[in-house]
Amino acid sequence: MKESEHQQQEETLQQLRLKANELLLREEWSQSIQTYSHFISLCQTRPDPKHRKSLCLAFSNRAEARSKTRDFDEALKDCDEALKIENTHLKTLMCKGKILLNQDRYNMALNCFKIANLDHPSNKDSETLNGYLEKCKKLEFLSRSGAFDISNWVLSGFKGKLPELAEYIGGVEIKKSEISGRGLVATKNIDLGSLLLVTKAVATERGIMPESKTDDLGENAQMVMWKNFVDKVVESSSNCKRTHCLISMLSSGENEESLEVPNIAAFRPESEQDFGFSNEKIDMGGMLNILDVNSLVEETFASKFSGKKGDYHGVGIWLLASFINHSCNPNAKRFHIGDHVIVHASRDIKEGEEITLGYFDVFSPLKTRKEMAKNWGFDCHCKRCKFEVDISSKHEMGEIEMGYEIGVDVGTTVYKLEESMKRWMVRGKMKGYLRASFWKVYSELFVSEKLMRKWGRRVPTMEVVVDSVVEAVGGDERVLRVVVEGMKRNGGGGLGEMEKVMKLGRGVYGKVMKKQAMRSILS
Ligand SMILES: C[S@@+](CC[C@H](N)C(=O)[O-])C[C@H]1O[C@@H](n2cnc3c(N)ncnc32)[C@H](O)[C@@H]1O
Repeated sequence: MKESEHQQQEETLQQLRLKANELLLREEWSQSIQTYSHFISLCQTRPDPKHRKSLCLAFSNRAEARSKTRDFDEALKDCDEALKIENTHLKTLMCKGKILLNQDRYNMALNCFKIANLDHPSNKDSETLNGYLEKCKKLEFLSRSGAFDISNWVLSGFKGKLPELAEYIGGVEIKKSEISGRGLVATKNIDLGSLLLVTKAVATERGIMPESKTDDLGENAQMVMWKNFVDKVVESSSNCKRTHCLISMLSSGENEESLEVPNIAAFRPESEQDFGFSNEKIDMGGMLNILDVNSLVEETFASKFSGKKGDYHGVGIWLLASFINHSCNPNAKRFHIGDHVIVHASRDIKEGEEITLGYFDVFSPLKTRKEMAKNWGFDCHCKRCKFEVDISSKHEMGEIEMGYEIGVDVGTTVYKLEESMKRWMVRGKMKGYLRASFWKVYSELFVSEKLMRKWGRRVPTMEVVVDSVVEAVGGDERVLRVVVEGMKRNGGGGLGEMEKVMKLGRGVYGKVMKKQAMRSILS
């Protein structure tokens, strides 16, 4: 190359570098990515050892800009290019560590921060670096042990910093389900309240929704929220091959029996194994079907505890949780904190048993549940539905249901149902199923001193009803509230009663909340 040409190229490179840096400082991410790309390709067409340092920095800066646009796959590739040139480049190690941490790959992130710390022990960012090191260690421990504790947050009235949560998979695997398609199945005996999984959303969208969702304003708000949510999922999926592949494994509601059963290890963010992820594109129609079948409405912890939903609504998609089927006698519960969903056992679960959630309110009568399942796009064939379909052919059952619908007094409904169950010789869990279906009237009766004075001797005690309901369909905040009120009426209850309430609470809120926090919200 002639001297003048060489000089001109040097000038062009210098200008591109300055321009790209300026764009980066101005946070004009796309433009700066373009300019760094130009700089990098020029450097690579005519390699010159004296450009190594600037090339390393260009890759590093492009990685930063790409991570800001959430293009994490490409950003990580850039980090690796920069580290090939200078394997302890501080800025790149920090950038790579932060991306990996964001992707919940704690060990790999920890490794980056460790190298950075070893090679640059007294850099100006050492405090930040130490912060990241500690965070990675803590999350890695939580992810391995499942030792989450949200008690301080609960005790603070759900205010302040959200509790630290990490990806966690308990004793479960994905298997063919007897209910439909694939499901999550317990790999060991799991006791009440134990964690089953904690996982972060691919995307969420939240907003304040007007009270009525049926008028124009409400419908419009709902549509805008859904559109924003779909856009976010599409963006996450196109920016990360792994996310794209995992989403493509989810059910679109059709031909579930022919769907492949993926290895649960594929859902561990840290796993580097190649699970044969296909590159199959998901068209927009397919994506909408998948989101329709698998998206969940957030059940925030605070709303669960207070029983009030308010105007605040959130929707999201959580990959592994999408494999959990519905049952009207579920054995698990979920709640959401920040972007995480936490699923715990709401009853004792035996090895080999399928983990199930109530997609909708299972404390409602068969007819209402059938309508809700229809809205979800399926016909529920769980044990409880089968039993209740049989019973509903009985004449008295029709009368009881009718009475319930038109609001016959609650004592009469409970009395009639209990007497009918005796005649039909309904036993064990089946009693709990029917009592859960009519929980609304049972709870109204148990909390009213006046009604209990009238009906108390003719119907089973609250303890008997609660035990059978919880055994059949698991605990619920509403059951817990009735029990706590009953205990208060009886002057606070003894140790045994308190122990029972705590057990019920463990089923409702899980073991992530320790005794002191549970006591505080119950009192
Ligand atoms: C979130 S997915 C659950 C996992 C799904 N079975 C799979 O193979 O990926 C929800 C879909 O599973 C099916 N499903 C879940 N619970 C069911 C039930 N109790 N009865 C029938 N189908 C059910 C329905 O097709 C529903 O739309």
